[in-house]
Amino acid sequence: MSNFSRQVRLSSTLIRGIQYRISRSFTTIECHRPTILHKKGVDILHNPWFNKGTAFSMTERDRLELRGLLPPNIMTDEQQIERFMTELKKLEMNARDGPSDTISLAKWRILNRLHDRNETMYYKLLMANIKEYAPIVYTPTVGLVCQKYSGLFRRPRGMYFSALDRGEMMSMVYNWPAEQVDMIVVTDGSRIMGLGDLGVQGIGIAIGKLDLYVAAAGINPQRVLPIMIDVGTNNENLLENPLYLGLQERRLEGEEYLSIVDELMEAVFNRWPHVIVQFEDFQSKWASTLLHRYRNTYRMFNDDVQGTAGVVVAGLLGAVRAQEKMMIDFPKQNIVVAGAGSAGVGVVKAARRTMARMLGDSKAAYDSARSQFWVVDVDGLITEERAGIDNELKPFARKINETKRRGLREGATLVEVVQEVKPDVLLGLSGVGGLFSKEVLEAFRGSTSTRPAIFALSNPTMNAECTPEEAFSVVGKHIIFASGSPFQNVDLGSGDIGYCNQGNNMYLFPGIGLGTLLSGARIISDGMLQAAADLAECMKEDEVVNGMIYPPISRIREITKSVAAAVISEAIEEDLAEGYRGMNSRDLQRLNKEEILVHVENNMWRPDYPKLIYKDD
Ligand SMILES: NC(=O)C1=CN([C@@H]2O[C@H](COP(=O)(O)OP(=O)(O)OC[C@H]3O[C@@H](n4cnc5c(N)ncnc54)[C@H](O)[C@@H]3O)[C@@H](O)[C@H]2O)C=CC1
Ligand SMILES: CC(=O)C(=O)O
Ligand SMILES: [Mg+2]
Repeated sequence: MSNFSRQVRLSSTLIRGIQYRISRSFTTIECHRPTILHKKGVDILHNPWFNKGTAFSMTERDRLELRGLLPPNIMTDEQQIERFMTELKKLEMNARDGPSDTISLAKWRILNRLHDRNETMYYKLLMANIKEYAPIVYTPTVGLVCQKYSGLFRRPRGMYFSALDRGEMMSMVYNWPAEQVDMIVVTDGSRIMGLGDLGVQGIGIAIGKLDLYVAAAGINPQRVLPIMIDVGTNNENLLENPLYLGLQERRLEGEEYLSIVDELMEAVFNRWPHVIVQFEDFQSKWASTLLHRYRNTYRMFNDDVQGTAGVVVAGLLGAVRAQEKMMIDFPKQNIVVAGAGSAGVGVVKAARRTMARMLGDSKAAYDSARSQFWVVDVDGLITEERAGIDNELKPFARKINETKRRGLREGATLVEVVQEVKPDVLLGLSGVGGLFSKEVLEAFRGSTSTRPAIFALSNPTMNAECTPEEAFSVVGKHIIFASGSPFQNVDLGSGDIGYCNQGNNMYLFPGIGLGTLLSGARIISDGMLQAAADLAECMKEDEVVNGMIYPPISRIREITKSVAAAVISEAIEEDLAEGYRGMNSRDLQRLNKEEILVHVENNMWRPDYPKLIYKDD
C-alpha cells in the first residue's frame, strides 16, 4: 500500500472515529430517547415536563391510563400551537393602541399558564415566534412582571433561599425534583434591570433568562433552575406592602450576606457538580465582589458584568465597521459612557482590553487605551478628584490637568462632556430613562465621526436613555442606534429606514452557558468570555453598512450555537476542557471547528414530544 493510500485510510478511520464519537454524543439527546415515567393518569397531565395535552396518541392514552381524561380529538403539535395562537391573537385584535402594558401582561399570563401545564409546547411556541414573544418572557415585559410578581404569583417556579434557611441549604437543594441541573440563574433581586430593588419579586428575571437558555441554547428545560436569594429588601414600598411575598426586613449586609451566598454555592455544586451558575442583577457592590470571590473556584459568571461587556464590545467593533474603517481603528474611538455601575465598568474594562491588544498588548498600550473613555455617573464626569472612587474605575478617572485644559471639571455634566469630547460613541448604561435628552443629543451632533453611534442600553423600555425616534430625528439619519430592549425600526422618510439594533447580553449568555457545559471546563476564563464575544463573524458586510451591528433575534439559536462552539474551542485551547456527555477531553481535542459545531447542535434540546413509557417504581 502506498504512503498516500495509507494516509487516506488512516484519515477515513479517524473521520469514522470522530463520526462515531459525534453520533455517540447524539444518542445522549433526551428527546430522541423514550422517557421512562413512574407516573400514570392525571399525574402526567398535571406535570408540565411530561404533559402533551391533546397531543397524546391513542396508544399512549391506553398505555399511560389517560383514556377518558382528555377530549377525544387527537391533535398534532402544530394544531395545538395554532389553537393557542388564535386565542392569544384575539387580545391584539381587541387592542386599538398596540401592545399596552395591560396587553403585554395578559400575554405573559397566558404564556405562563402554558408553561405551567405543557413545557414542550411552550418552548416550541416560543422558539417558533421568538421575535414576538421574547419581549414578553424577557425584556421589557419581564420587568413589569417582576414589579407585580407578588400579585401575579400562582404556581412556584424555581427555588427560594432566605436568611431563615441558614444551615439548611445543603439538604434543601434535594427538594428540587431534577437529578441533573445544567444551568442556574441566581439573583438577590437588588437591581432588577433599571427598576431597582424588587426583592423576592426579582425571581422573574431568573425565569426569563432561563427561558432564553432553553429557546436559544437548547438547554433541557428539566435541567434549568431559577434561584432567588432573599436577604431582605430596602424597597420601602415592598417593606410596607402586606401582600409582598418576600422577607419584610432590610437587606443583610457584610459577612452575613456573604455567608448566605457562600452556603448556597456550596450546596448547589455539592448536589450538581457540573452545574453553571449565572449571577444576574445584583447591585454593583455585590456583583463585582461575588464575581471575584467565586470565579476561580466555581463554574460561574456574572451576566451583567461579563455578558454585557462582550456584547457591547462586539457592537462597538460593529460601529467601526459601519464607519467603513478597519478594526484596527477601534483604539482611536472616543467613547462617552453614562453609567459606571456593574455593566458600565465591565464594558469600559473590556473595551480597553480589546483596544490595548490591538495596540500591542504592552503597558503603554493599556495606558493609551484608557484615555479613550469618558465616564459619567450620577455625580457627573469622573476625574482623579472624585472622592472614594472604586478601584476598578480608577484607571478611567480623567486627569485634572487635562480636564482643566479642556474646560471640564470633576462632576461636569453629560452635556458638557459630550460637547467638549465630540465622541464617536455615546453609550448609556445608567438605568435612567430619557437621560440622552434633546440637549445631550444636540451636543452629540458635534461628533467628529462619520457614523456616530448611540447605545441606549438600559432596560426595560422606559429606562432606555433615549428612543430611536429621538436619536435619528435629533442627531441625523446616518447614526448607528442600539437599545437594550426592542424598539421598532424608524421610518426616516424617502424610503430610508433607521435600523434599531437590540444590544442585549441575550446574544452571549446562552452560548457562554452551553459552551461551558459541553466543554466541561471547571471555571469560565477571560479567554472563553472573549471568544464568546466574537459576534462580528455573524454579521455580513452589507448588513453592517446598513447600520445593523447586531443580528435579529430570529437568528439567536444559530448565533448561540456559534458562541458555544467558540467557548468550547477556547476551553480546549487553554486546556480547561475536561469533557462532558460522552466526550472526554481527548475526544474534544480531536474535533475540528466544524465538528465542534456539530457536537453543539447535537446536544441542543429540541421541543419534540418524547415517547413516554410507564415503569413501576
Ligand atoms: N442591554 C444590556 O444587555 C444590559 C443592560 N443593562 C442595563 O444597564 C443599567 C445599569 O445596570 P448596572 O450597571 O448593573 O446598574 P448599577 O446600578 O450598578 O449602575 C448604574 C450607574 O448609573 C449611574 N447613573 C445613575 N444616574 C445617572 C445619571 N443621571 N447620569 C449618569 N449616570 C447615572 C450610577 O451612578 C451608576 O454608576 C440597567 O438599566 C440595566 O438594565 C445592564 C446589563 C445588560
Ligand atoms: C439585560 C440585562 O441583563 C439587564 O438589563 O440587566
Ligand atoms: Mg441583568
